[in-house]
Amino acid sequence: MTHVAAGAARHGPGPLATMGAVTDLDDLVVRMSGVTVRRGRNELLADVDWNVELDERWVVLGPNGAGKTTLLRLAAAELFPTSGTVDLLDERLGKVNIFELRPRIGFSSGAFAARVPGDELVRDVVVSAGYAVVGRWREEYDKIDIDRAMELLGAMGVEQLAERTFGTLSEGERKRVLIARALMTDPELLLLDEPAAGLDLGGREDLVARLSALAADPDAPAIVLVTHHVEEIPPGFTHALLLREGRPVAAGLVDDVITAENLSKTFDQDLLLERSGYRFFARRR
Ligand SMILES: Nc1ncnc2c1ncn2[C@@H]1O[C@H](COP(=O)(O)OP(=O)(O)OP(=O)(O)O)[C@@H](O)[C@H]1O
Repeated sequence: MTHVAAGAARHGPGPLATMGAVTDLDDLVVRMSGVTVRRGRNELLADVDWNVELDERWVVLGPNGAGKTTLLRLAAAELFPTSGTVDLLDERLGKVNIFELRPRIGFSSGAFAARVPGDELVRDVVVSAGYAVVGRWREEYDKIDIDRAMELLGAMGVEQLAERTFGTLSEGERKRVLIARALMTDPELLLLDEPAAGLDLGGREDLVARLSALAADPDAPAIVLVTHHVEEIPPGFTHALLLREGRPVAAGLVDDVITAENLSKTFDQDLLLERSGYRFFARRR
C-alpha cells in the first residue's frame, strides 16, 4: 500500500504511486493498461496507462472533449475499451459480470441525474441505490437501509430534503443527493463526474468542503473526481491526471502535477497558477 497521511497532509510530498513508480498490485482499485477507446475514426482515449490505489483521491482535469467522461465510464464498467485492458477491483472488464461489479462502484454523473424521475422522493433516490434501481419500484425499504440513506443525506448536509421530490431541488441540492446515493452501497470506488458543474459560488465552496472531509475519512473509498477547474480540487485530494485529446499530459501527486506548465499544456493556454493554502486558482497570463 502507498501510505499517504489522511486529510490536508495528503498534499504534502509523498511516494509516487503511479506512472512508473512503486505500486502494490493488491491495492489497485483501477488498473488501465494501454487503453484506447475508438468511435469511428475518433480516438476518445489513446493508449492510457492509469492506476488508482484504494487510499487515493484523484482529480481528473482537462478541457472539453479531452476524454474525461469516457475514462470515468470505463472506471464505472459502463464502457469497454477498444483495445488495452481495464481491471476494476481485481476484475477484468470483459471477463466479469458487470452487474455484479457495478454495485461495488458509486458513480454520480449528470447523465444519471437526467434519468431520475422528478416525482421520486429524495430519500428513495438514495435508498434505491442499494437495490440497483432508480424509480420508485418498491414502496417498503428496510429500516436499516433508510437509516443509512438518512445518515448519508446528513453527511452531505441535505437531510432536511429527504421527503421532498427530486424534481423540486436546486442543482446544488441534486448534486449532493446524488453523491449520497453513490455512497449508499458502501462502494470500494467512488466516481464523481463534474459534481460542482452548475453550482453557484457558495454551493461550490460547500461541496469542495464536503468532498475534502470525505477525502480525509480513512474509511472512504478510493475517489475519482472529474472537473474542468483547479479551483474545485478539494484539499486532501492526493493525485491528479491531466488529459488532453484523449492522452495523459501528466499524472501523479497533486503537488507535482498541478503546475502552470502542465496546465498550460493541457488547456493550450498560457496560464498562471496561484495557490492559497491547499487551494489552487488559475487564469490566463
Ligand atoms: N459515440 C461517439 N462517437 C464519436 N465521438 C464521440 C462519441 N462519444 C464521445 N465522442 C467524442 O469523444 C470526445 C471525448 O468525449 P468525453 O465526453 O469523454 O470528453 P470530456 O473530457 O468528458 O468532455 P467535457 O468536458 O466536454 O464533458 C469528445 O470529442 C466527444 O465528442
